[in-house]
Amino acid sequence: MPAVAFAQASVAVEREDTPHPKVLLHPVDLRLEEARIGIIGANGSGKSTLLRLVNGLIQPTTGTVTVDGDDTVRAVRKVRRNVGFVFTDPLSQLVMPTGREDVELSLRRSVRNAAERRSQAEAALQRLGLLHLADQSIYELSGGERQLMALAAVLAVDPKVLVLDEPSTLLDLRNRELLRRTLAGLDQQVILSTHDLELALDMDRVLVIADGRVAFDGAPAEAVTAYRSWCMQGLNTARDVP
Ligand SMILES: Nc1ncnc2c1ncn2[C@@H]1O[C@H](COP(=O)(O)OP(=O)(O)OP(=O)(O)O)[C@@H](O)[C@H]1O
Repeated sequence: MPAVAFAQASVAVEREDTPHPKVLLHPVDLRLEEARIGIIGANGSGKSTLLRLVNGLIQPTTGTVTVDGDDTVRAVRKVRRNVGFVFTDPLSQLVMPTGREDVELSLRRSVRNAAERRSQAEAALQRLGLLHLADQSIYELSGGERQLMALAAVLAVDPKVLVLDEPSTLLDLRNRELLRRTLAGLDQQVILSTHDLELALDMDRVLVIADGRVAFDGAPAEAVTAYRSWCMQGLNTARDVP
């Protein structure tokens, strides 16, 4: 598996109202080499921030992030060729009128021959059971169908690392199961954030993020137990506040 390495990587943003920047991710050292890595944590804890560092969508304020030794700032083009990113909101990713065109667009660089491109796009759509929706307007698909379509477009180019930001939020039970099976069957490294604790339990390693820090890093079942217990503590504390 590729190695995604964070070396004292942090993210902070300037604020207008105060001279103190807002820290979204405190400096962290991580080496992610397992095939399946999950990231869980409360809303606003920093999961997407961490994921976006992996393909250079955002740059670290301090430290470095590398993918197989390639720096996500200095070698951002190479990193983006190797790291596919699936956004939570598929409409921020799907740019073409139909799914077929979007998947073919993803393949435009790697597959020059139009007939070959069409056949590879169909295979990618077929894999996620989307071929019958290939020519329907993106805007006439359900949220879940769009989410799977965005995944198909990224998977079509066969990236070494697949990063998914909350991939199951819009999916019904059947499609969540399809997603879990699809992810389980992939050859590439998968790094995903999720609020779906069942999906988190499928992973090899799970990080729990709290207030921009890695609060737990280890076995999925222990990570989920720790996260549940912190959530309950937080709720009880909130109830005690007059
Ligand atoms: N560009 C930005 N400027 C200022 N604050 C930001 C910016 N981007 C994110 N934040 C803040 O950083 C924090 C972490 O955001 P992030 O999107 O990483 O959280 P998350 O764990 O993915 O949350 P969720 O589960 O709700 O998707 C949040 O408080 C968010 O409001």
